[in-house]
Amino acid sequence: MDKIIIEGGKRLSGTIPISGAKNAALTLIPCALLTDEPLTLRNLPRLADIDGFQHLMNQFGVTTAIQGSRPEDFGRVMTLEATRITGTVAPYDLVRKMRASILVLGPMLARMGEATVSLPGGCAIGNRPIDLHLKALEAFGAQIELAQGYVRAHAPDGGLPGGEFDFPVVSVGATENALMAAVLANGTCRLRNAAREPEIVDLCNLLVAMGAEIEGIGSSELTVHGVKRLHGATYRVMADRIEAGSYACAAAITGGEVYLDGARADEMEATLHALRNIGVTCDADKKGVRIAAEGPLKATNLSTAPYPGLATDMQAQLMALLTVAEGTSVLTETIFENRYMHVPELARMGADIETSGRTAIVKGVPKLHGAEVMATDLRASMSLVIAGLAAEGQTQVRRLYHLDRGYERLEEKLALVGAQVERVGDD
Ligand SMILES: CC(=O)N[C@H]1[C@@H](OP(=O)(O)OP(=O)(O)OC[C@H]2O[C@@H](n3ccc(=O)[nH]c3=O)[C@H](O)[C@@H]2O)O[C@H](CO)[C@@H](O)[C@@H]1O
Ligand SMILES: C=C(OP(=O)(O)O)C(=O)O
Repeated sequence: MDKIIIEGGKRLSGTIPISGAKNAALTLIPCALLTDEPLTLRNLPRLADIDGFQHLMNQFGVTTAIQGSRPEDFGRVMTLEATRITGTVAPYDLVRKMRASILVLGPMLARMGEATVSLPGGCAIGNRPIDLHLKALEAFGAQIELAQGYVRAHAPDGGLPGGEFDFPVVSVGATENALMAAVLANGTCRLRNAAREPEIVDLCNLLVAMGAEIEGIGSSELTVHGVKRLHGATYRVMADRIEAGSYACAAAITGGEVYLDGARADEMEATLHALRNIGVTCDADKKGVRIAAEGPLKATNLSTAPYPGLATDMQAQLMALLTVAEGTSVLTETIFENRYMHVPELARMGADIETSGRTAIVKGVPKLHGAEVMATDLRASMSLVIAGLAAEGQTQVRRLYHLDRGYERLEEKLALVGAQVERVGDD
């Protein structure tokens, strides 16, 4: 297994290109199931999860072709064509490795009138139930059965009649599944307290480009008037606001200055607000965001929340930054019950963090020191890399498959701005 070796203490300076967003791409790809015409997605990141989803789509008989870009370029173009769908089952083995596979349930049901998807089960950051995905589909008229670890969804002959669903808690995944099911319904579907993350807006924009009729895009009430058929489209995946926020933390912890090329400040306000409170300068222009950490880093209190609140996917990286800020910070994780797996690993590098339930108290220390650490999940992995960039001496981060799910060519991007970081085979 590979590991990343970081020699800490190098100030980052320069430009980092921001890739297409994993969490948008993983909900745009299954939209190909909604039409028999080609769907072309541009600016797809090169990530293990994208390859995994491509493989899943191939299992349903969807043809996929990657075109264009050279290996040295960031971003890829993929054309997916679901002319004839030959299977409607997403098996456990694929769903287990890639939780986003659950997002085929809605579009497959809408197009084929049936879908069978393995239940994803728990994962390192928490329980991650899918009851709201199922309840929303039921509210639109689907029949759902659970058997042998699989969800089986059926639509009445002639398609989903439509209906209304009020989310008791905001769910990104359930909003996505419900939207993809609703666009081909016979009637109107309404979602209240829907998620309004930028990735949901990206999904709505693609669906509209394919001919869907959606009102309320960007708000928490979405109304979808079902249409008979959708057509193909060519669409550019939005920039990855979490990747951008992660590199902002990386630059800040080294006292550096970087330009996040392609980042959209309006989609990452809560992260930029947190960074400013920590004492980091963030200046946006039309093409990206400049991050500069000139003075000392200061403690701050943070609480994760659905958009427009602070993304849970930024909690671990901001915590890494706060380990060396002056003073005591209190972090509250409200989305997932077990998203502090990075804490014991950061402690191995000298961080002073105490957790109690959903709260973490971070007392800033003057210096971190390099250590061998183990990545436990995607954003936890990035927090260890960020800590390693500032630590005295060498840090070795092991179990890189998490990072490879979500950060396109991490070592190359960090090297572009002067980090001393390399990936080596483990022995
Ligand atoms: C609101 C939120 O921040 N969602 C995050 C969540 O999306 P993801 O789609 O994975 O999770 P949800 O948004 O669905 O979950 C939000 C909350 O709702 C609960 N829930 C969800 C579905 C369900 O059927 N029943 C239920 O009770 C979850 O346990 C969680 O507490 O993880 C992703 C990966 O880290 C992040 O990119 C998303 O920003
Ligand atoms: C946990 C994440 O992703 P996934 O839902 O794909 O596990 C993430 O993007 O931080």
